[in-house]
Amino acid sequence: MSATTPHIDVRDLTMAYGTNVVMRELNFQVSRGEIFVIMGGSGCGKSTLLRHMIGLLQPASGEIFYNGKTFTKATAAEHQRMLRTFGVLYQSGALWSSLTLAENIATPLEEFTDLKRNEIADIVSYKLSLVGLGGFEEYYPSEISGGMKKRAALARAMALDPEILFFDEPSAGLDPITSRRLDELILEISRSMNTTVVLVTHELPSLLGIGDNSIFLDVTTKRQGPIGNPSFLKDHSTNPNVRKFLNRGESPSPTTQATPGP
Ligand SMILES: Nc1ncnc2c1ncn2[C@@H]1O[C@H](COP(=O)(O)OP(=O)(O)OP(=O)(O)O)[C@@H](O)[C@H]1O
Repeated sequence: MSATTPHIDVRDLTMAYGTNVVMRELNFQVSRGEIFVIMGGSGCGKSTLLRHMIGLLQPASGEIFYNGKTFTKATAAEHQRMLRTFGVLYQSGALWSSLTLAENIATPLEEFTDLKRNEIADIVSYKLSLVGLGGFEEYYPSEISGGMKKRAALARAMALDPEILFFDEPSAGLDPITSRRLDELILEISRSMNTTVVLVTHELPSLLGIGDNSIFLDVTTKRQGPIGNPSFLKDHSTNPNVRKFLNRGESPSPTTQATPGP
């Protein structure tokens, strides 16, 4: 792996459910430490793409590489090893309701490491403090707010020190202020730990606020639209569909600029 090898490399990925093609021939790369947003209108295939990237769905064709190694065609053992480098936070942020927060976060550590009880307890407390929940170890999910549940789920996703964090609509069901705090936390974690983040969202404040780079899935063509910094695309993209999406349905003319953009 050279210094220029992308952390994630998606090549010619076509996704389908049976004969129903969702997106054709996606090609994009994600650099290490970047916050990469998958965006597009409802039903364009954002969650489907995320599920391909974490191995829950197999491509109709094409391949996904991590650190230059194939994920799609990896051996079972290699596939498992790669999965261990991923942390995933689903829309529901599902925590086990019968377990305390500490037990929730300890579970992946008990399952996948040989760490001793006291070492696990230390890691659990550290991860909870990272997400602002230090002292809440013995609380049950039903005893905390929606925003706190998302943060606890984030602590669990980070339990095994993932290289990549995948988020599927993390702000779903949160009020704007709580949602913004979650964005700030995602940004802080990504920057301080150099964790690559892949974020599915259609929340404009979120994707414009923290996205370093993005891909627009165009439901009208079933192909990818522009790739680039979302704030840049909002004002400068020559693609009317992405400008419309990023400007809440309006499609203002692109702002002229010195160099040609995506
Ligand atoms: N399990 C499934 N079986 C068959 N078709 C599916 C399945 N899941 C999703 N689809 C279809 O695939 C397309 C893409 O769905 P997907 O959920 O990936 O879109 P999305 O961009 O994440 O949507 P949203 O923003 O509304 O969550 C849709 O037409 C959807 O109906």
